[in-house]
Amino acid sequence: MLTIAGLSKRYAKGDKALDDVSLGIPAGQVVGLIGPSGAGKSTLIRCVNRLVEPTSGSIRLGDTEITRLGGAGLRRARRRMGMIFQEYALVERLTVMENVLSGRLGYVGFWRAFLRRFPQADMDRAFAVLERVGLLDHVDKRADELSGGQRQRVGIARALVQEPDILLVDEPTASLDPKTSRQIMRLIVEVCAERQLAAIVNIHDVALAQMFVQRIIGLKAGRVVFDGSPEALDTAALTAIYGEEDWSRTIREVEDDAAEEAAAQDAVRVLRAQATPAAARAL
Ligand SMILES: Nc1ncnc2c1ncn2[C@@H]1O[C@H](COP(=O)(O)OP(=O)(O)OP(=O)(O)O)[C@@H](O)[C@H]1O
Repeated sequence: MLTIAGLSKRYAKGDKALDDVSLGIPAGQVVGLIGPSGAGKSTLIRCVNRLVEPTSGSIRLGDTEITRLGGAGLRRARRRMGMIFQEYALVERLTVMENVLSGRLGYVGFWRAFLRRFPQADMDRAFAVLERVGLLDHVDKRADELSGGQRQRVGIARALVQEPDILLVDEPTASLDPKTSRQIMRLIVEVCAERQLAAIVNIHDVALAQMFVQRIIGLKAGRVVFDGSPEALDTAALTAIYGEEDWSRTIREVEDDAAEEAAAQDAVRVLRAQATPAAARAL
């Protein structure tokens, strides 16, 4: 459970990037964070992991007050936060397995990590998450040999191997094509449900957010101006977040995408029913 109360951030040379933001995210809930450029989305995510220092307010992860931590306490708290990035942030010349194991660096000592001698339990964890994200056949490939979608799966696996309580996700699909974007969003939502992870997903694509997340928070000029279900995000709400515009196209795209997604899921169900067990697992 993440609880943010009265969070404000004023950068040294700038306006208030966050202005009295309060919200709670229970375990297992995925929140899509939307808003125009400069609304404060990245600042909010970065305050949670303290890459940005809040000016005032409280951020609690479970029973831990994040804003008061320093040194070892902050490092321990960050282990509980899995980060997923737009540009994947992989080490290109390392293998998929090595990239995933880097998610355990917060747990192993420096020399062990330097010599790449991870405990067997960490290897087992890495294999398990790689199986979950569908990359078991690619463990020894270098990251630079993978497609964008596969790279983001590595990014998700690296976050999961930390065994976090929350995922902080920064535009996970911005570099991906529409179909791969949907696969990645579906994977994120599914793993959060399976592992009861809370998640904040900073996402520009409103239609994609509406299709997958359970709750949407709209920021405008550092303030929460919408907090509700994807269905409640109507023209009036979009106008409150982004200003006057013709939203009929965005809303129509949501409907088209949702129909396409439903048809794709139906097709997979039919194929699974007809396939052998091994083939069905691959679908
Ligand atoms: N390091 C910084 N120093 C000063 N001002 C900053 C800094 N980082 C962000 N800001 C300002 O804070 C405000 C919020 O920025 P932020 O990057 O959080 O918005 P955002 O919603 O993530 O935008 P985008 O969608 O374009 O990434 C903006 O006015 C921005 O110019």
